[in-house]
Amino acid sequence: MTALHPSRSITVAIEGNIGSGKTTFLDHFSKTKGIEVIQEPVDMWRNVRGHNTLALMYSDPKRWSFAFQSYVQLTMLDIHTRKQKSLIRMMERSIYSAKYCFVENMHESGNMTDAEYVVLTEWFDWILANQKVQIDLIVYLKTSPEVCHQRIKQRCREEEKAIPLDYLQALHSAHEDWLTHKKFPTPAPVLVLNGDHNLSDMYSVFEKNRHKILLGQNL
Ligand SMILES: Cc1cc2cn([C@H]3C[C@H](O)[C@@H](CO)O3)c(=O)nc2[nH]1
Repeated sequence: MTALHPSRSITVAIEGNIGSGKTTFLDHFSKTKGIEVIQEPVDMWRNVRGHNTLALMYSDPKRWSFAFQSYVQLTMLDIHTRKQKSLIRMMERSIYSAKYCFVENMHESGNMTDAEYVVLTEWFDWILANQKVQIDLIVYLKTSPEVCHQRIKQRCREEEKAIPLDYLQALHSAHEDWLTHKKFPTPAPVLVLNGDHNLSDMYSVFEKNRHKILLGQNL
């Protein structure tokens, strides 16, 4: 199946909660010619010159959220500024969800001090003012926290095995605040897909929306 060709190179960001179905989405579209898929650099977060900052953050969020999100912001900037290999780039999350969902949530939940929050915000504001961070479409996989929680337990990623439902509910609210209620700017149109379906129904949701996704428009 070839990709519909947009008139210029486009970047699609897949956003959603932990366990919302982003990897399934990316795996599905990675089979299409002309699409460059970039997954979240989780392995970089797990090994920063020998330090597993992801595990540190989950083990002691008050102590490590700032350091972890600071590195996440750098790795996402690195991805945004890489030369695009294909007409269509699909990336898992973005520097925007890093700030508007995860950093916001960590600050609101008291795992990040005001001083840490403003330092990350200064970096974020400077990046947006001085770097080219292009996104043409946000695909928001809107999945209920309960469904996410079940999927996380089934896939059992080591660092995530103790994630409580209320953390997923807080992250769901953070995504809703940003992408539905527009509490923060959205850098591109938002295409909302219901992520609660079972796997085979998800494929038909993806195919039903293929043309919108590959043209980078929420027609
Ligand atoms: C942009 C961004 C992605 C991201 C992921 N995570 C966590 C959630 C998952 O457990 C794991 C992989 O997505 O990393 C985070 O805490 N902060 C993040 N910020």
